[in-house]
Amino acid sequence: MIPLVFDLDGTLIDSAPDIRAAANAVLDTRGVAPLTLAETISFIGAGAPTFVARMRRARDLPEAEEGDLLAAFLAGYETDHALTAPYPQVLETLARLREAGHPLGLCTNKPIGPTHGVLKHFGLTPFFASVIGGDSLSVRKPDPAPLKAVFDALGGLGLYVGDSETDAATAEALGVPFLLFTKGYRKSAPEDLRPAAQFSDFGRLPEIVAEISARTR
Ligand SMILES: O=C(O)COP(=O)(O)O
Ligand SMILES: [Mg+2]
Repeated sequence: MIPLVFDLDGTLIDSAPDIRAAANAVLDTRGVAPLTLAETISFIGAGAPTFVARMRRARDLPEAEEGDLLAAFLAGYETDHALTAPYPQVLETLARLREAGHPLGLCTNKPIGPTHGVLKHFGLTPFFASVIGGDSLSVRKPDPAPLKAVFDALGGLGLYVGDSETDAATAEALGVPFLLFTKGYRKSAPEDLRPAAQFSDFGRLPEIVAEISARTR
Protein backbone atom coordinates (compact mmCIF):
# COMPACT_ATOMS: atom_id res chain seq x y z
CA MET A 1 0.00 0.00 0.00
CA ILE A 2 1.25 3.45 -0.96
CA PRO A 3 2.61 5.57 1.94
CA LEU A 4 0.64 8.72 2.83
CA VAL A 5 2.08 11.78 4.55
CA PHE A 6 -0.12 14.52 6.01
CA ASP A 7 0.39 18.18 6.82
CA LEU A 8 -1.03 19.29 10.22
CA ASP A 9 -2.29 22.90 10.56
CA GLY A 10 -5.20 23.55 8.20
CA THR A 11 -5.16 19.91 7.04
CA LEU A 12 -5.85 17.59 9.99
CA ILE A 13 -6.64 20.25 12.58
CA ASP A 14 -8.19 23.71 12.54
CA SER A 15 -5.65 25.32 14.86
CA ALA A 16 -5.68 28.95 13.68
CA PRO A 17 -7.81 30.18 16.63
CA ASP A 18 -5.25 28.82 19.16
CA ILE A 19 -2.31 30.16 17.13
CA ARG A 20 -4.12 33.53 17.06
CA ALA A 21 -4.56 33.44 20.85
CA ALA A 22 -0.84 32.75 21.37
CA ALA A 23 0.08 35.58 18.99
CA ASN A 24 -2.32 38.02 20.62
CA ALA A 25 -1.00 37.26 24.12
CA VAL A 26 2.41 38.45 22.82
CA LEU A 27 1.02 41.48 20.97
CA ASP A 28 -0.91 42.50 24.08
CA THR A 29 2.38 42.86 26.00
CA ARG A 30 3.57 45.28 23.27
CA GLY A 31 0.42 47.39 23.40
CA VAL A 32 -0.51 46.89 19.73
CA ALA A 33 -3.76 45.71 18.11
CA PRO A 34 -4.53 41.97 18.15
CA LEU A 35 -4.51 39.88 14.96
CA THR A 36 -7.83 39.07 13.33
CA LEU A 37 -8.47 35.43 12.47
CA ALA A 38 -8.07 36.25 8.76
CA GLU A 39 -4.66 37.85 9.39
CA THR A 40 -3.61 34.88 11.48
CA ILE A 41 -4.58 32.43 8.73
CA SER A 42 -2.69 34.48 6.14
CA PHE A 43 0.50 34.25 8.26
CA ILE A 44 0.36 30.44 8.80
CA GLY A 45 2.10 27.91 6.56
CA ALA A 46 5.82 28.68 6.50
CA GLY A 47 6.65 27.88 10.15
CA ALA A 48 6.76 29.80 13.42
CA PRO A 49 9.73 32.11 12.59
CA THR A 50 7.99 33.28 9.40
CA PHE A 51 4.66 33.66 11.23
CA VAL A 52 6.31 35.93 13.81
CA ALA A 53 8.15 37.92 11.12
CA ARG A 54 4.85 38.56 9.31
CA MET A 55 3.11 39.46 12.58
CA ARG A 56 5.89 41.89 13.55
CA ARG A 57 5.78 43.64 10.18
CA ALA A 58 1.96 43.87 10.26
CA ARG A 59 2.14 45.68 13.61
CA ASP A 60 5.22 47.79 12.81
CA LEU A 61 7.27 46.41 15.68
CA PRO A 62 11.08 46.87 15.53
CA GLU A 63 13.00 44.19 13.65
CA ALA A 64 15.47 44.00 16.55
CA GLU A 65 12.65 42.56 18.69
CA GLU A 66 11.93 39.65 16.39
CA GLY A 67 13.95 37.13 18.41
CA ASP A 68 12.18 38.10 21.63
CA LEU A 69 8.80 38.00 19.93
CA LEU A 70 9.50 34.50 18.60
CA ALA A 71 10.66 33.25 22.02
CA ALA A 72 7.54 34.68 23.70
CA PHE A 73 5.28 33.25 20.98
CA LEU A 74 6.81 29.78 21.30
CA ALA A 75 6.65 29.88 25.10
CA GLY A 76 2.89 30.47 25.01
CA TYR A 77 2.20 28.40 21.89
CA GLU A 78 -0.74 26.03 22.24
CA THR A 79 -0.33 25.22 25.88
CA ASP A 80 -3.95 24.19 25.81
CA HIS A 81 -5.99 23.24 22.75
CA ALA A 82 -9.37 24.65 23.74
CA LEU A 83 -9.81 26.53 20.45
CA THR A 84 -8.47 23.74 18.16
CA ALA A 85 -10.36 20.81 16.64
CA PRO A 86 -9.63 18.09 14.08
CA TYR A 87 -11.62 18.63 10.87
CA PRO A 88 -14.71 16.40 10.57
CA GLN A 89 -13.99 12.68 9.98
CA VAL A 90 -10.21 13.03 10.31
CA LEU A 91 -9.84 10.32 12.97
CA GLU A 92 -12.22 7.90 11.26
CA THR A 93 -10.46 8.39 7.93
CA LEU A 94 -6.96 7.90 9.35
CA ALA A 95 -8.23 4.70 10.99
CA ARG A 96 -9.66 3.47 7.66
CA LEU A 97 -6.46 4.28 5.76
CA ARG A 98 -4.30 2.57 8.34
CA GLU A 99 -6.56 -0.49 8.43
CA ALA A 100 -6.27 -0.65 4.64
CA GLY A 101 -2.51 -0.96 5.17
CA HIS A 102 -1.19 2.48 4.22
CA PRO A 103 1.92 3.53 6.16
CA LEU A 104 1.08 7.01 7.55
CA GLY A 105 3.40 9.92 8.37
CA LEU A 106 3.19 13.60 9.28
CA CYS A 107 5.27 16.50 7.93
CA THR A 108 4.43 19.92 9.36
CA ASN A 109 6.11 23.30 9.72
CA LYS A 110 4.68 23.56 13.25
CA PRO A 111 7.50 23.24 15.83
CA ILE A 112 7.91 19.61 16.90
CA GLY A 113 7.13 20.18 20.63
CA PRO A 114 3.65 21.65 20.04
CA THR A 115 3.15 19.13 17.22
CA HIS A 116 3.56 16.18 19.59
CA GLY A 117 1.41 17.98 22.19
CA VAL A 118 -1.55 18.54 19.88
CA LEU A 119 -1.32 15.06 18.28
CA LYS A 120 -1.45 13.50 21.72
CA HIS A 121 -4.29 15.74 22.90
CA PHE A 122 -6.55 14.65 20.03
CA GLY A 123 -5.56 10.97 20.03
CA LEU A 124 -3.72 11.26 16.72
CA THR A 125 -0.27 10.08 17.84
CA PRO A 126 -0.78 6.32 17.24
CA PHE A 127 -1.60 6.79 13.57
CA PHE A 128 1.82 8.10 12.52
CA ALA A 129 4.94 5.99 12.16
CA SER A 130 7.06 9.09 11.48
CA VAL A 131 6.55 12.75 12.47
CA ILE A 132 8.74 15.71 11.45
CA GLY A 133 8.17 19.31 12.57
CA GLY A 134 9.37 22.70 11.37
CA ASP A 135 12.40 22.65 13.66
CA SER A 136 13.25 18.91 13.40
CA LEU A 137 15.81 19.47 10.62
CA SER A 138 17.91 22.51 9.70
CA VAL A 139 15.49 23.24 6.82
CA ARG A 140 11.69 23.25 6.65
CA LYS A 141 9.04 23.07 3.91
CA PRO A 142 9.04 24.04 1.05
CA ASP A 143 12.51 22.45 1.16
CA PRO A 144 11.71 18.83 0.26
CA ALA A 145 14.15 17.36 2.84
CA PRO A 146 11.64 17.03 5.74
CA LEU A 147 9.03 15.38 3.51
CA LYS A 148 11.67 13.07 2.05
CA ALA A 149 12.79 12.09 5.55
CA VAL A 150 9.24 11.08 6.49
CA PHE A 151 8.76 9.03 3.32
CA ASP A 152 12.17 7.40 3.88
CA ALA A 153 11.03 6.36 7.35
CA LEU A 154 7.82 4.92 5.86
CA GLY A 155 9.78 2.84 3.33
CA GLY A 156 9.25 4.75 0.08
CA LEU A 157 7.66 7.71 -1.70
CA GLY A 158 3.88 8.14 -1.83
CA LEU A 159 1.27 10.92 -1.68
CA TYR A 160 1.39 14.17 0.29
CA VAL A 161 -1.87 15.56 1.68
CA GLY A 162 -1.87 19.26 2.62
CA ASP A 163 -3.72 22.57 2.52
CA SER A 164 -1.27 25.23 1.42
CA GLU A 165 0.96 26.70 -1.26
CA THR A 166 3.92 25.59 0.87
CA ASP A 167 2.70 21.98 0.83
CA ALA A 168 2.13 22.01 -2.94
CA ALA A 169 5.64 23.42 -3.52
CA THR A 170 7.15 20.82 -1.19
CA ALA A 171 5.44 17.91 -2.96
CA GLU A 172 6.49 19.30 -6.33
CA ALA A 173 10.10 19.70 -5.19
CA LEU A 174 10.16 16.06 -4.09
CA GLY A 175 8.24 14.87 -7.17
CA VAL A 176 5.30 13.26 -5.35
CA PRO A 177 1.57 13.78 -6.12
CA PHE A 178 -0.13 16.42 -3.96
CA LEU A 179 -3.68 16.00 -2.62
CA LEU A 180 -5.28 19.31 -1.59
CA PHE A 181 -7.67 19.67 1.37
CA THR A 182 -9.62 22.77 0.33
CA LYS A 183 -10.96 23.88 3.73
CA GLY A 184 -7.59 24.88 5.21
CA TYR A 185 -5.46 28.02 5.06
CA ARG A 186 -4.64 28.33 1.36
CA LYS A 187 -4.45 31.83 -0.14
CA SER A 188 -4.74 31.05 -3.87
CA ALA A 189 -7.32 29.25 -6.00
CA PRO A 190 -7.13 25.44 -5.72
CA GLU A 191 -6.10 25.00 -9.37
CA ASP A 192 -3.12 27.34 -8.84
CA LEU A 193 -1.63 24.69 -6.54
CA ARG A 194 -1.90 22.08 -9.33
CA PRO A 195 -2.99 19.21 -7.06
CA ALA A 196 -3.33 15.66 -8.38
CA ALA A 197 -6.74 15.77 -6.66
CA GLN A 198 -8.62 17.97 -4.20
CA PHE A 199 -11.21 17.25 -1.52
CA SER A 200 -13.24 19.13 1.08
CA ASP A 201 -14.55 16.08 2.95
CA PHE A 202 -12.18 13.61 4.65
CA GLY A 203 -14.71 10.83 4.09
CA ARG A 204 -13.82 10.95 0.39
CA LEU A 205 -10.06 10.64 0.89
CA PRO A 206 -9.80 6.82 0.82
CA GLU A 207 -11.44 6.61 -2.62
CA ILE A 208 -9.25 9.46 -3.94
CA VAL A 209 -6.13 7.72 -2.64
CA ALA A 210 -7.24 4.49 -4.34
CA GLU A 211 -7.78 6.32 -7.67
CA ILE A 212 -4.47 8.19 -7.60
CA SER A 213 -2.44 5.20 -6.52
CA ALA A 214 -3.97 3.14 -9.37
CA ARG A 215 -2.98 5.94 -11.78
CA THR A 216 0.59 6.28 -10.50
CA ARG A 217 1.29 2.55 -10.19
O1 LIG B 1 3.35 26.27 11.42
C1 LIG B 1 2.98 26.63 10.28
O2 LIG B 1 3.25 27.74 9.79
C2 LIG B 1 2.17 25.70 9.43
O3 LIG B 1 2.06 24.40 9.87
P1 LIG B 1 1.65 23.26 8.80
O4 LIG B 1 2.92 22.99 8.02
O5 LIG B 1 1.20 22.11 9.66
O6 LIG B 1 0.55 23.80 7.96
MG1 LIG C 1 -0.99 23.49 6.63
